Amino acid sequence: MSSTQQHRSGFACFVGRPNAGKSTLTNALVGTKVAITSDRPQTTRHTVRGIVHRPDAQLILVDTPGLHKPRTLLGERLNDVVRATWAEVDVIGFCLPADQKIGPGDKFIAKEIAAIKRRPKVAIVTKTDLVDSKRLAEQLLDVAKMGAELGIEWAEIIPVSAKDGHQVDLLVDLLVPLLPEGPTLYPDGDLTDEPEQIMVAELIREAALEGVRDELPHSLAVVVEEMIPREGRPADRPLLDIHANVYIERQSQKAIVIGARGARLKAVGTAARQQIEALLGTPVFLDLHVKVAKDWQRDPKQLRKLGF
Ligand SMILES: Nc1nc2c(ncn2[C@@H]2O[C@H](COP(=O)(O)OP(=O)(O)OP(=O)(O)O)[C@@H](O)[C@H]2O)c(=O)[nH]1
Repeated sequence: MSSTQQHRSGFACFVGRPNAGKSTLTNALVGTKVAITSDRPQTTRHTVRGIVHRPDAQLILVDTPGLHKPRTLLGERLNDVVRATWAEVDVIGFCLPADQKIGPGDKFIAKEIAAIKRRPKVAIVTKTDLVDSKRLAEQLLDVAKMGAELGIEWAEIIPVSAKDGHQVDLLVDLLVPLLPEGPTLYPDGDLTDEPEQIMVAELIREAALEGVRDELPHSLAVVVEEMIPREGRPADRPLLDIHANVYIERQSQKAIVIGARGARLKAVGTAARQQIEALLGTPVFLDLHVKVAKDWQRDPKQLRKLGF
């Protein structure tokens, strides 16, 4: 960093409809798998997704679930959280996949961000590896046109591919000047400030939803009750006991999560444990219980208990 160049730091969030590539892009920028790629209501509790450290800047990526048509109390609260997050960040990155024409879902979000004034907005055309240059050019023009129609002044329009890394560094170069001048906000080496318990809960939730997303789209929450090192273990062979509850809304969903003779829950436990061990770098004993929290999406008390 030269003496004439000020250090910058601030927050950016990637918005866009489900599957736009927000999480994958976050991972590509941060360089480690901290954001988990899927659409989960639990993301509301913990906003910092990853931190890009550079000598001249610190870019903190916060993540929100997508805005959607609220059908439940949870849905309404999520939308409020999303809007509040958008208004607080320094830069909004609007992700639009190159391989899909701009649709009503994108426009819905675009209108929302148009209403947020005084925040620079960058249009990010994602997944460029999936299209040819003609299609990409078309999409870039459409994005510019939509901005003009809705009164959004894009600070930049940039095509990227998180998959092959194309222009990912350039994206950071473009985002950094849009951040305010400021000191390093998080110590170097921090990728995310999410408490471990929440990340562990996410890994379990991810495993529990694997393959049954259609049947249990938003009816599953995970709460880690405790994480304690097992007593009496030799220093070179530690074991971490993790007790977690998987909450579902209805008794009938129990069979889906647990599977025939518990086979599915066992597989979920194994998959989650491996991920958790990789995350924490320590052997883990994972104890999972499935509980019914009836209609938790509609009940304010249950929502609070689950952290919303
Ligand atoms: N080919 C290609 N696929 C991508 C790229 N980025 C993301 N994807 C894929 O697109 C799908 C959605 O990506 P996510 O990063 O989960 O999208 P998201 O916007 O975070 O999705 P939600 O969490 O549902 O809001 C995944 O299957 C990714 O592997 C990319 O640059 N190229």
